[in-house]
Amino acid sequence: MKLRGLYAITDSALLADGKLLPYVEAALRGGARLLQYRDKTHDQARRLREAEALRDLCARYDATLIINDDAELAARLGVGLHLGQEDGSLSAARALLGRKAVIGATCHARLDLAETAIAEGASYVAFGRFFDSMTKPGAPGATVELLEQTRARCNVPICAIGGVTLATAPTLIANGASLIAVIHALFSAPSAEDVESRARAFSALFESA
Ligand SMILES: Cc1ncc(COP(=O)(O)OP(=O)(O)O)c(N)n1
Ligand SMILES: Cc1nc(C(=O)O)sc1CCOP(=O)(O)O
Ligand SMILES: [Mg+2]
Repeated sequence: MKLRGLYAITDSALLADGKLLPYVEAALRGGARLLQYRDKTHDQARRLREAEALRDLCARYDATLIINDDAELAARLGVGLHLGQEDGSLSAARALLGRKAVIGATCHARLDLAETAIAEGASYVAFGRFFDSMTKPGAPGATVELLEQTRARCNVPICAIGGVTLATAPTLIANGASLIAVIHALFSAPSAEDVESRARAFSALFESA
């Protein structure tokens, strides 16, 4: 499976009040190729229910579901996983989820973290934040030079995250990002129709690149 295109990430605040499934479906209709379930609560029953519903939706659109932080939930559903530097062992997650699972790793703004993640079995490496992020204001800053360096040295898809908008995504794609991970610029839309058209516009950037 090709890891390229729009990578939509859910947000509990933006997708409250029954918006999770309709807004995610709109993003998938608009062409999102990966969908990350990012839920920071500890309500395990609701997390399981929502993740199962998202897995079924992603299957209908031939998109890949990634669970943030929670290797056990990813294993239970047989889907992908994203791990940050504080979220547990990548090698252990690879052993748990198997060879084919998509596993991503947060590498902040550091090439050495990317090289380690790749050695431990990461399917893609994620750098960020690139721009001011409404969702995670304090994240360390990454640069387009880092994308170029990583592309020259590493052979896995590169994901760019953090404050990415329709205006800023083209530079990232031109400099080597094959996945653009977006929360606010996608899911802050006032309606599902707007989410779909934003997703379509992000996805179109990859056709012209
Ligand atoms: C695609 C992608 N990139 C980076 C992150 C951030 O992961 P992490 O540093 O573990 O922070 P949280 O998202 O868990 O708050 C991500 N989730 N997805
Ligand atoms: C979850 C996350 N991780 C980041 C990192 O830099 O690792 S930035 C970020 C938030 C991304 O959301 P938005 O598109 O709203 O800025
Ligand atoms: Mg994390």
